[in-house]
Amino acid sequence: MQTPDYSRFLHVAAAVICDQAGRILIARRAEHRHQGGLWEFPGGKIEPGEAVGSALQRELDEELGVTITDARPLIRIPHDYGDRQVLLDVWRVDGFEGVAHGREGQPVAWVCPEALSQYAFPAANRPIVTAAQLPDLGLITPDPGRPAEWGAFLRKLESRLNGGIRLVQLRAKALQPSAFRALSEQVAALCHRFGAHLLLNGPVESAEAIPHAGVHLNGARLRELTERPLGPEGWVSAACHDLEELERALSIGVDFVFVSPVLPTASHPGAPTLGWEGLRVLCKASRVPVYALGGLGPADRQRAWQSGAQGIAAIRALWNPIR
Ligand SMILES: Nc1nc2c([nH]c(=O)n2[C@@H]2O[C@H](COP(=O)(O)OP(=O)(O)OP(=O)(O)O)[C@@H](O)[C@H]2O)c(=O)[nH]1
Ligand SMILES: [Mg+2]
Repeated sequence: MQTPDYSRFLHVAAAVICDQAGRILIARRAEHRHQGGLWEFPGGKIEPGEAVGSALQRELDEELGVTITDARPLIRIPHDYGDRQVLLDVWRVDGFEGVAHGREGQPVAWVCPEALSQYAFPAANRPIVTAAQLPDLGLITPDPGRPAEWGAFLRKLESRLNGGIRLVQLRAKALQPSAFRALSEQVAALCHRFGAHLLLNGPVESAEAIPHAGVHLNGARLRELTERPLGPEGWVSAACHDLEELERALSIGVDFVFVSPVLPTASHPGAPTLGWEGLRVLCKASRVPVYALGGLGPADRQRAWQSGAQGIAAIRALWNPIR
């Protein structure tokens, strides 16, 4: 797989604007325009020589009358509409001044992230909706141990959810399918109570059809599959270590990926790593959100965002955070 060249694509800056209540601003495109009548994230074409951040600032002023005070890159999506190729450079805006209103007469709405799925967006926007719904930290659980140890495991998980974790990957390699299913049901109920997203990484035939849970595909499972294992409701993520695995994950339609190892880990000292540059290359080639994994913690978020990632995922640093 080659790293793609987007120099001929129409470069567009767009914003996932969040208010203090966590709602996101969307606007409806006028009927006569490209992808007319559909909802969009505000933004527009970047002018020749203009920096993405400046273009975003200009577009949000022109379209909504707001000034950005806090923003960061969220995701870049190349998309071919047939009549037009666009490269959507999407930023997350967490601070702005002014009262957002449709300055070009377009309807605007503040909606909670989960409700975004009910609106009709252009085809390119599906990964933007996913990125807007996903947090920037993903907890991967350590081994849950034997059933006698699950009580302590669930209490610890609850404390992490209380601490603000909103994405959990239940990783349990050693459990039999029936035990994995029993634990998954308890973890799913706990995560649902906190409005947290859950991915099941274990004997997967038993994990399907657990309410409020998606599936995570490890390397072996990804290689076996030729199509997406769940319907459109549950999220599907995959582990990727190189461009080939990323391409495979994208071709079966996963919603997002975990890319590793970015830095050396205590569990695999001396093993080869991607480094920040390797992460950047994989993020550039991805059309879906990327979690950076391997030797990282919350303090590495900025670096991960600058490399094109959604955020970081971790076992140790999020299960036993340093206070
Ligand atoms: N702003 C925006 N554009 C999007 C989104 N999704 C998407 O495919 N696009 C495409 O990106 C392209 C540029 O967007 P735009 O029409 O907002 O550009 P603009 O504000 O500069 O408009 P103008 O040329 O009428 O002044 C369009 O082809 C549009 O269909 C989205 O969520 N937001
Ligand atoms: Mg626009």
